[in-house]
Amino acid sequence: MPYHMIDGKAIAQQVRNELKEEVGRLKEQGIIPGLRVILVGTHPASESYVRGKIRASEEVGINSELIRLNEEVSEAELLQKVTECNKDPAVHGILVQLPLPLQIDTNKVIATISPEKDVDGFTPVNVGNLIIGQDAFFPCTPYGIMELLKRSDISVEGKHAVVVGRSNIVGKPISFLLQQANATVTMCHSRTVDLPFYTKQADILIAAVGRTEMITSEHVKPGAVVIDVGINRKEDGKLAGDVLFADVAPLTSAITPVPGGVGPMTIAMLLKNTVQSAIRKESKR
Ligand SMILES: Nc1nc(=O)c2c([nH]1)NC[C@@H]1CN(c3ccc(C(=O)N[C@@H](CCC(=O)O)C(=O)O)cc3)C=[N+]21
Repeated sequence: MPYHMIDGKAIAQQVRNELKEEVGRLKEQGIIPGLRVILVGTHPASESYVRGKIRASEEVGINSELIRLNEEVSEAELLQKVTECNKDPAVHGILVQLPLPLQIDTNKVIATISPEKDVDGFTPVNVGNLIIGQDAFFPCTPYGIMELLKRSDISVEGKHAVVVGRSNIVGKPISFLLQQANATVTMCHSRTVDLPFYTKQADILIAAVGRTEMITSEHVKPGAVVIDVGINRKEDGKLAGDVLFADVAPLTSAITPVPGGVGPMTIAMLLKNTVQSAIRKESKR
């Protein structure tokens, strides 16, 4: 059966093009969206993600700045940096790249980010507002998945969505967004007994476990839509998802690849949140 490959790279480009136009209009009103990315240490994967974020924000005309802190930075110093960004009127979005070194309490850092500038959607206020269906910044990966589905004409209403993974960044928020879009949602995780029993019932399967290629044909119902959130580095250096693509794809009606699926959308939605934050703030003036 032929399946549709969801082209996250192309859809992300489309989102960025729209944002570029929007930023152009804002500039005519004297508004320049500003993003600060705080990177602690020099972890190679983090370096590469952060470069992608900065490059993409420059492409759409967002004023972006990378703030580098030493791996040994104290929690107090990092909190001080966040507070400075909270106060800076030129800053509309703050992103503290995760993971952080062990001497730092990640939850404390996240809770310090002003919810109005929390373009990652990680603060307790934004998480709470998402769950009660109020206006909020949605975390970029789940937001990107919803946008991929929408722009691929995949309807969610009444479908059975099965989410594998319960992280704060992906599994939990995507479950609530899908439910808000009127899907019936099942949440599975590492302790789920007989995972295939659940995943085989999915019309829409979201794989966000962080285990290389663990979702195989035995997990998937024919005709399902499969969204692969995994970004795993294999021993040969190649990127792989949580889904064994060659095995699963022929069964599906649509599937996202890795790379080129959810990843580029994550960055596009970060930019969208940043532009939205600038619009919100300036409309309050
Ligand atoms: N505060 C915070 N916010 C984040 O959003 C955040 C974070 N910390 N920490 C790390 C994860 C990971 N993440 C990715 C974003 C884009 C790609 C991406 O664009 N991937 C490309 C491939 C990139 C490559 O080749 O390495 C793709 O899938 O096609 C991947 C991963 C954001 N994260």
